[in-house]
Amino acid sequence: MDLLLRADDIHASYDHRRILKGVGLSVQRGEILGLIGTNGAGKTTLMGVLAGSHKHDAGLMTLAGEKYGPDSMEEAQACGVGLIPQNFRIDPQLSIAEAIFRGTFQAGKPHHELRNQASELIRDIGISLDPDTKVGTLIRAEQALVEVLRMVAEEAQLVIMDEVAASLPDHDVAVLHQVLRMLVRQGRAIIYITHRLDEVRSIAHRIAVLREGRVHKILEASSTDIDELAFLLLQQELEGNARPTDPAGGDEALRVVNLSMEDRVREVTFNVAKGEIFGLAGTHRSGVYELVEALAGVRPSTSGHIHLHGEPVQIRGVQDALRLKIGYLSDAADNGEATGSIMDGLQASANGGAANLQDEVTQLRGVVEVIRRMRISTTNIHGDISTLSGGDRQKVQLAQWMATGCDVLILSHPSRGIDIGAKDAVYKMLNELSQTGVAIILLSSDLSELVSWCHRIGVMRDGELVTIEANANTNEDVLVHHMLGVKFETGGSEARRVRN
Ligand SMILES: Nc1ncnc2c1ncn2[C@@H]1O[C@H](COP(=O)(O)OP(=O)(O)OP(=O)(O)O)[C@@H](O)[C@H]1O
Repeated sequence: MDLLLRADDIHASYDHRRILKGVGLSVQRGEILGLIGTNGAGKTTLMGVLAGSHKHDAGLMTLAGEKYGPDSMEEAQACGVGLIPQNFRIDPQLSIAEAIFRGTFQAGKPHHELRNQASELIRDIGISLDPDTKVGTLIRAEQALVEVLRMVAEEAQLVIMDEVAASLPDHDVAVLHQVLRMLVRQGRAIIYITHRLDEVRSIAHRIAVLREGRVHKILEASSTDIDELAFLLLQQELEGNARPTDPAGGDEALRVVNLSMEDRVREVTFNVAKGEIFGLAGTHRSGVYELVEALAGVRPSTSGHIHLHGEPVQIRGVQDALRLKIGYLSDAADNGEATGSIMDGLQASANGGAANLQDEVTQLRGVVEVIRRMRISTTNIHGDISTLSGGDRQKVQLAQWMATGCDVLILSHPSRGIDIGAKDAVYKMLNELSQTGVAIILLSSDLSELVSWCHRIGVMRDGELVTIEANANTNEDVLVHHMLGVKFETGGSEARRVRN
């Protein structure tokens, strides 16, 4: 193999807080290097150094044998290093062709030329997308493919992907992986960050484990397993979750009867009991997102009824939902990020929502306990939430929603970006919350999470709720079968499956 990038003894900091403390790694042409690490380990910071968005304090880098140290993302791009960031966002008004060439010297070309070039790129990597389609109509997995195509258009030799597949369902991840394998066969290199250990094992050739600002170990993906990776990350065995096999015994909290939304959701009926964790699964076009948005007042339903605690209610907007004590944590890439200090963000959750009744020392202790429990990496609890890593910001948002005193809490992909060690803590906290009588609706594309966290799981397909499975009687294969309406065989997917 042919060495493309080498980084030696890289140090980097934020406001004098040392984050990277001597990182060393290399990537070969034709290689996918997986990068894993707990929340706050420094993965995004390291990728920022490589891609020119964060200046390192010390250390040396070479790219294709030449000294390398970009001062900006544009400079890195000109050198052939491109980054697809966590929570990337593309202007929904752009056509696919415009999105692919945005930020490149080709962007100013007449549309028909961009269109033809985009068609060629799309054909070359063997997927089915129409270059004239607006980005806003694409599902997340298709947008990820557009970002990958942008990297090809920029002629990136090293493509950095920072948790791009987080919250994509397995069959979409499989398509993305096919495309990435093709890119490296053409001589490019990829650094691939994820919190999903099965995913990193299946896509990467080698896996680097980042711990406390240093590369702790680099392993051949083919000669390691999930348990070893988990142990290297957490320095302890991964705790297995006990499945909530007992049905939730509480009274009915929510009843949805024949709910429809245009042709996207059709006559959906289900109920959720107090204290129940009710999972929802479905592909992006199944109507499952529209269903939770109707319950949260984000989009109006067109017909049907909703009952809360036995009483009929009208939900015409988000304010109605909040007044009825229905909370909703969405997973949209442009989800309003939490702002303010970490202390303020976590106060209510530390004190069970009764912040005013506690003295300052008790409040502080409570916040420190939540930080410890959720494994949030920070040295300054009075610092701004924006100074936390992506996964740690998600934990604060989740803690905030859990403390709002909702009767029904709808969480879309609550563990997105959260490392495997902290997921366990999140599950325990959700479980404790459910035991106080809160009904939790959990939408996730991580089917193993649904199976281990939920009492029952409803599956949507083509706008309909096709089944409700009791936890004790189901598994991931059964859910996939209902989601796709066919038996899905891992690895055999084709590009058009993205459209499912
Ligand atoms: N803008 C910032 N200002 C100050 N500190 C920051 C900033 N961004 C990140 N940090 C700190 O740097 C550390 C590393 O953050 P980074 O985002 O690199 O972690 P990560 O490994 O990518 O985590 P995650 O898995 O949650 O995305 C964190 O402890 C975080 O608090």
